[in-house]
Amino acid sequence: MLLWSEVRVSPMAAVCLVMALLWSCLFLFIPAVGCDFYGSCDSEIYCTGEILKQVQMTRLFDDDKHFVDMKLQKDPGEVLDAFRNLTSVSPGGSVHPAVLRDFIMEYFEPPGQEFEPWTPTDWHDGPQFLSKIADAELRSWAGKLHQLWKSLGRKIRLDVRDRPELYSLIYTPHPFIVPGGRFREIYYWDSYWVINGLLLSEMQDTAKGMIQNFLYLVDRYGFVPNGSRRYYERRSQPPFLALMVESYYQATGDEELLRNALPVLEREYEFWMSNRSLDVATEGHLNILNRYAVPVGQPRPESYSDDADLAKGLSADAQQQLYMELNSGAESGWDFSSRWYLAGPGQASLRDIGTSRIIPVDLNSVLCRVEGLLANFHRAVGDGASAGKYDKARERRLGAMETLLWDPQRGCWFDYELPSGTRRPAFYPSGLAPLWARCYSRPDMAEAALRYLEESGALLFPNGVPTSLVDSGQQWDLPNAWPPLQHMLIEGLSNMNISKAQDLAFDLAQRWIKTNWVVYKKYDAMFEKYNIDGDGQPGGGGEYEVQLGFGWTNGVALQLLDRYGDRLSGSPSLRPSISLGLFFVTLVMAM
Ligand SMILES: OC[C@H]1O[C@H](O[C@H]2O[C@H](CO)[C@@H](O)[C@H](O)[C@H]2O)[C@H](O)[C@@H](O)[C@@H]1O
Repeated sequence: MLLWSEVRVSPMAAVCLVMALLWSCLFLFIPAVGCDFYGSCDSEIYCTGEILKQVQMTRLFDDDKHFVDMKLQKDPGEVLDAFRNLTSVSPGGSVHPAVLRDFIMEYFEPPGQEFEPWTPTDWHDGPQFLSKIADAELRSWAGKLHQLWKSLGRKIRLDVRDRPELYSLIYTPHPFIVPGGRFREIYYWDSYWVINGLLLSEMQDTAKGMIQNFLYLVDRYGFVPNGSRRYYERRSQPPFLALMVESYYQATGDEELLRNALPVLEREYEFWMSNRSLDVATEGHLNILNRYAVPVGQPRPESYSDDADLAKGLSADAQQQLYMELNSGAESGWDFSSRWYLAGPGQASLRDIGTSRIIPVDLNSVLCRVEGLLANFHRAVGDGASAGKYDKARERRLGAMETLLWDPQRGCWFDYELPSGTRRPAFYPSGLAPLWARCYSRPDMAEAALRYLEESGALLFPNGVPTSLVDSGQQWDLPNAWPPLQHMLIEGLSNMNISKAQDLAFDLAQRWIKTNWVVYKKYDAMFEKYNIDGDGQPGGGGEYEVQLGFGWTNGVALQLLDRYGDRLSGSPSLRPSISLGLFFVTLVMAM
């Protein structure tokens, strides 16, 4: 037995403990994320330190991600010494921009040096699914999307494995598909839709290699980082790894991979339950749900100047808190959105971000699905006892989601805010994620959610379903529509046993495919996000230029073309060209 007298607490830890207790009392026992804030990683060049700060705050490059993706030409110690020498002769330690530029040119190489030329070895012409697409234009376009895997494939040079200290890229043993543009590395949740697309393209080896890379990352970190860069080392993204394994297993029946993956998937699940869960008491009952919460109290290295500028004028503590919430927002994959603003979407700004105080519907839907999958995987390998454990976990989560997130009056699920203990009533496609995860107990809930969606105003836009109904200037808000959200919504509706829901699923698939196709014809490119209004344009807003390529967009388009290819048309005449959506939003805002 451990006695209090045996517990030794350092003075710093004691202060932390008292502050944590006070904080917890203040916020209805929400475990505070901080006290121990960490850096984004322990690299003094890529994650913390004076070089990073001066390069980013001087805005040496248009995009902060450029610098942190550069390769070192010399050992980190040598580079740090050289920089110290520079600062020692610079007034106030601040290096003149021209000198700083020369220094960077001397000690770093441009981004993108980590890869060798590579074409996926399992790529071949004419995968079967193409023949299911009736519309000739769409079929030919799908063939071009299939071609794009070749330009998005990457294989890491062995030097990255052998001299990791020179790179911010994290070595992974198998080649992979990147999103594209500035996103030159693996991204966690993007890869789910990429892998689904690869499987349709009959590229099982590449898909398997990507899953093995993620298993390797969980072995190394205990979770999957946001992306395969050192500066992403302390945050994850929506946990889709078990779903990737499900897709691959369904396509191949590869039981060996399933057996090898299972303990690693359980380890990842443990990470989420130990580090990102929260107990909310209601009438003597404990509801355990998850949230995004990253204990990093520093600017994101790849967006350093944006974060530091936003924090200007705040106290040191408030700055740390803000950085933690920004990192948590990035972990959600919705970086950034008025969805995470605490004062409510209408009045607030990014400074009011409070991601860790919000229990998100979609994260809990994903984890509900993960629990169901872990149970099924255990059953598939003959371990009934472990399967039962995950069945129970799923039941518990389902109950907690229905207690806290389900709103019987509005007939949909909503994010839950702490400490107020209130649901956040704004529309987001993520509110319907339980339909996609099949994580609800009664059919009438799905029917009510369908009615809610129809009346929300979100279906009035010609090019897709918007991320929210608030135009905040952030990229995860109106007027942008994102491929993963379209896909989850369409799949959720098509899961329902109601013809109206099935029809709507097809209608939304048709709108999305038309948008992707029209924009492709204009720009000869696929984009990470699209504008829901007008005559077909890529999305915008947020902290970087819209990117093209693009991994998950191609994956979602291929999935929809596969599923609805017998009916989809490249030039449907079904939508009015003038959107009723913006009219609706303006009206609601004016009321
Ligand atoms: O550099 C800013 C942020 O960029 C990434 O986020 C966006 O792109 C990702 C790749 O497509 C996508 O997964 C994410 O949902 C997008 O918001 C990155 O993931 C962020 O961590 C980063 O701060």
